[in-house]
Amino acid sequence: MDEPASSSQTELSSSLSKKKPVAIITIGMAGAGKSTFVQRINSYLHSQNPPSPPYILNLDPAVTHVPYEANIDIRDTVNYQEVMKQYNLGPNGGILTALNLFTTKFDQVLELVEKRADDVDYVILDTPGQIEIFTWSASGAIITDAVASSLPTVVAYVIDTPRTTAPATFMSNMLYACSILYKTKLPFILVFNKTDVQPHDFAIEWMNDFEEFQAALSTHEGTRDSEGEPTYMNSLMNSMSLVLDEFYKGLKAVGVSSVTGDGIKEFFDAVQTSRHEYEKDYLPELQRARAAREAKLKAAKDESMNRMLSDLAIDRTANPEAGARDRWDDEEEADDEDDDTDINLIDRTDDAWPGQYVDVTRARRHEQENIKWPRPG
Ligand SMILES: Nc1nc2c(ncn2[C@@H]2O[C@H](COP(=O)(O)OP(=O)(O)OP(=O)(O)O)[C@@H](O)[C@H]2O)c(=O)[nH]1
Repeated sequence: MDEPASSSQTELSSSLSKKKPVAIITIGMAGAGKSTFVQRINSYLHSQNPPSPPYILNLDPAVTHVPYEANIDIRDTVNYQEVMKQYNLGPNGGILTALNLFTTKFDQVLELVEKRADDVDYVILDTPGQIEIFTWSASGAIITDAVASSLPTVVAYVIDTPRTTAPATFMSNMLYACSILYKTKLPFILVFNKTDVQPHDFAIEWMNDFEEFQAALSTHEGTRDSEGEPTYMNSLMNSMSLVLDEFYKGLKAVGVSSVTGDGIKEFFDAVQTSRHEYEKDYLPELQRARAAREAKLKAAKDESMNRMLSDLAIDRTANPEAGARDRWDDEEEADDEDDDTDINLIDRTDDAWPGQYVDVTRARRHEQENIKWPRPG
């Protein structure tokens, strides 16, 4: 028999059965062309018949100019230069702190996005230029998880194709992409940008056939030492190409030019395939993780309740008189209502009564000093 679905499972499924926009999180190294790419997909969606303007979020607090009009812009909420001054930080610390501050308000951002969910087909997120500020920060993870648990979400990893033609650079880029994929576990599209300058065929060839990559590697400068032997780097990259072969199988790769608009249609085809992937793979996993978290929480609550009840039972047996006095009094409960919030708090601004703060560790270590323990009253 099927188990009844938990409330959050039902909530999640019913929210997805409504028409939901797809969230596209654009990530990429500085200068890869993220903002230009966002503008290109924005104008592509505007040019559809009927036009389908996306909802755009700019999460880069340090960008001076964005080529699109963002619906929500982090710069309207946090001034990263002011953050740098106030917290005495450098530029990267300033950007990271600005993003952290913005993340504390992200529930409100999601509310705004959800309000528009029925009118838009795509929600696009442009991330900070310094990739690690988003991909390796707590706030980046919080934003990604929050978006991915309310909308079908796809990561678009933008790559500067002309700067990726060297095998070593290509491999570093792929390793980075791999780390983001395993961290987010979201459907992932490799977007080889700037194909007007450098077509991306070489990359597809290397991804489809690792021997092609190894052949390119062997002819590349710096892969042999002075005696003609493969260098350590060469051997490492050869082995890594075998590892990455497995990773490439689960990826979609498209070549685009954000300047000419070439390949943008193919990108949206890949987004649609990824949406199905999200619904087929990511969503059940998300529901499973939520159900497991709820079950764990419930088990912990049940256990502490049972422990308390069994303690009470022991007390009642040992002291039946006290047990008889121990009954529920609604009036007393009402009087005590305000006290509940103070239950675990000590207000350290009040004057401490003698012996309120006793250094227990010190007393244990210096028993010979014959410390006098304070007595109540
Ligand atoms: N030729 C060509 N240039 C491009 C393309 N996409 C972006 N560029 C150029 O690449 C440079 C960087 O583009 P941006 O969109 O600012 O890149 P970004 O990744 O947002 O940069 P950061 O904000 O620093 O991370 C700009 O000079 C763009 O004009 C493209 O498809 N073809």
